[in-house]
Amino acid sequence: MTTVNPRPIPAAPGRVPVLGHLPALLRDPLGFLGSLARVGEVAGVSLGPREVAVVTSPALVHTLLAALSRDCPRGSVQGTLREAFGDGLLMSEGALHRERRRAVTPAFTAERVGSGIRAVQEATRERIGRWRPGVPVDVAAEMTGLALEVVARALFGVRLPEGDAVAFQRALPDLVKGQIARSLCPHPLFARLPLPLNRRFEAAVAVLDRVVDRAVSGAGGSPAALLSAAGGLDAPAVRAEAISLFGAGTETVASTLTWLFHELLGAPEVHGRLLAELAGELGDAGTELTPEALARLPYLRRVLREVLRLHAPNAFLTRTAAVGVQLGPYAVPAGTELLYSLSALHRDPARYADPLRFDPDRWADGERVADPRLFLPFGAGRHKCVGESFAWMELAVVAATVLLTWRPEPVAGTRAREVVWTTVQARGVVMTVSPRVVRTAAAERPAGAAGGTP
Ligand code: HEM
Repeated sequence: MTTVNPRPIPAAPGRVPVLGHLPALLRDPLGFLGSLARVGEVAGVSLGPREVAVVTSPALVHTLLAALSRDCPRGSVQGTLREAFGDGLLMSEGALHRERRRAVTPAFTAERVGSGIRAVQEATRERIGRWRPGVPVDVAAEMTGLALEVVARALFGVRLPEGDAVAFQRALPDLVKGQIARSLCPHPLFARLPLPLNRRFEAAVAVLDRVVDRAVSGAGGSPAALLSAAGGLDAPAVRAEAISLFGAGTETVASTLTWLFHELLGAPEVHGRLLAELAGELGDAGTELTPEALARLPYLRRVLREVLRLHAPNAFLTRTAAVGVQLGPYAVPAGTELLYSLSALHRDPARYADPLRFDPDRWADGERVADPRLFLPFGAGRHKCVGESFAWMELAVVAATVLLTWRPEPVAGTRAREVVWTTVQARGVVMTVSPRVVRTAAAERPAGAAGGTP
């Protein structure tokens, strides 16, 4: 909407001297960002040294990402990654981004995503084949390891040594903390200060570089699927894209899967309905999944969509107004840093009744309800997630394979909590498992007996 006299962006109340709204943000990040919708569709906040404008309405976030994408390129959160890793798809803008996007998109055609199903199913079977009845499973750690293995196998055709997977997982928190600190204090001198935070950030960058280098060079010499798809890229460009895919495709998927199991543990009725659909349509865990089989699982799709609504992984993303623009009724001056939280957007009580309740049936009307301008877990516009269809496939294959093999059970005395960095992570999700028994026409037998699973 273009207004003749655009208004200035209203300032959020509650600013304290020097730190501004930083204490409120750190105390309860998503609660604070969600509360800003009451201030306006865009609200001005001060985060210590930085003034930023938070976009609180999904429709205006969509406008920012799609209609204003040229005038409002990526902001400081991704900028710190560019400094660390170079110009991958996840970090680049303009002509370079278009060139990279053209090169990487062929790795995610429907045909390629379909042919990745096998790798995802195999990686899942191997990992959950190591679980034992009654032994607690640290769900976040397992899902991170699995998501990493999936990117390596399905997109690069390599298996990661276990040590690399562990090193990668350990490095991620230091990377993210450094990234946040650098985006709050973007002065180049800050990054050079000999602070433990900076040292740990550099060490994490080195670990990620090493793991990705090994994956790209093909470890055992197998040709990387991505390399052949992105034939036009030189070696440093392929490496930067590999960093983008490992970076963007691991933690997002792992946290979504962790939240999925957390929600199912607390919702036996949803779990039961989901299992009935999976057993009815797929049989047992030994079945080889296909795109056609996955398309017959509407309730699973609804459950996953609800997990992505309630736990959209991207807590903070930014854009910068390169020129003065009008966003809805507001005038946004050139140079303004615009922040939006996909996680907070989908918890707005004005749009979702009882927003913190996990309720897959709110999607019962199907795609119509999932208006792409209002439901944005994969973003929108030119930077919309290039791996979206791969991600839907991966989530569905992992969920079906786990649930048809094992019956997850809650562990008394454990409590899941939300930890917000640049993504919304699930900590403390622990479950035990017992073998799922599937009724077949012939007999009762443990699920997955034909597929090499327990
Ligand atoms: C639940 C899973 C996932 C979610 C919620 C998710 C979400 C997102 C979002 C919100 C963006 C846009 C960021 C922005 O606007 O700045 C994005 C971009 C991206 N995602 Fe995903 N993602 C997921 C999985 C994946 C996977 C599996 C891959 C690849 C293996 C991937 C690769 C990328 C890349 C490369 C970009 C940058 C695209 C560009 O700028 O052109 N993502 N993702």
